[in-house]
Amino acid sequence: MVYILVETKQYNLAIFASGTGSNTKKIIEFFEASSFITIALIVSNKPEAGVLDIARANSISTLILEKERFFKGDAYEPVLKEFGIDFLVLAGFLWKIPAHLIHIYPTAIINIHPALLPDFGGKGMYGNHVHEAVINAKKDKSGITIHFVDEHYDHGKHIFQATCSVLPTDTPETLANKIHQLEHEHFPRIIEEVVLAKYNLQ
Ligand SMILES: Nc1nc2c(c(=O)[nH]1)N[C@@H](CN(C=O)c1ccc(C(=O)N[C@@H](CCC(=O)O)C(=O)O)cc1)CN2
Ligand SMILES: NCC(=O)N[C@@H]1O[C@H](COP(=O)([O-])[O-])[C@@H](O)[C@H]1O
Repeated sequence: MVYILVETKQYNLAIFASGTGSNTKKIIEFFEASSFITIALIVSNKPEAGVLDIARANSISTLILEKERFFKGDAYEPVLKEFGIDFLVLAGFLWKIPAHLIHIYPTAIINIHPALLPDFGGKGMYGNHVHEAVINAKKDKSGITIHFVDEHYDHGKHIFQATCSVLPTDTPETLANKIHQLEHEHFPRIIEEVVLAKYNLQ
């Protein structure tokens, strides 16, 4: 009997997040049994972020960013390479990814934005600030946008959008809940589709 050992390449993802980490939790759960994709690192700029507790509960390595090194130094490139990171996922990360990292990871950084870009994006548009702006603009729908990351905020090529209704009775909190439901439903699957397509792993 001849046995042939076929090694499957694992693609390592780093998730960048600054907050609670509900999206990160869903992404970890989604890829738990994946043959191709591993969540190898959770990166945050906030040492007290809840996402780091989620990382530790799942025995995933963490990296806390220092502003100076991230923006004016090597942007932690050696650390990302040491972890064999192939792809970056931004899930509520509140700093701008510097051009240096974007050049190292071309079409390999994606972000989720809690609104229907190009509206309600850009500097200052994060978290409940986004939902407040949508409600103040009296929009009857909002949603999510998943996009490639370029050197500007919320400007990269769109990958996916999904919508939800905005009722006159909605508050930023009730709208945030609807948006989170959309994010949890779609983001993990879209990440998988993008990574598999990029590395021809259909
Ligand atoms: N190069 C890029 N970096 C990042 C992008 C991007 O599209 N290109 N997306 C953001 C995520 N994001 C919206 O989806 C976003 C996050 C934060 C801000 C913002 O205004 N941040 C403040 C700082 C807030 C803080 O430190 O607490 C700021 O820059 O003054 C806007 C949009 C992730 N990175
Ligand atoms: N502009 C960036 C932005 O506002 N991102 C948003 O931060 C939240 C993080 O939630 P989580 O920490 O529970 O995943 C998500 O709603 C995400 O769309």
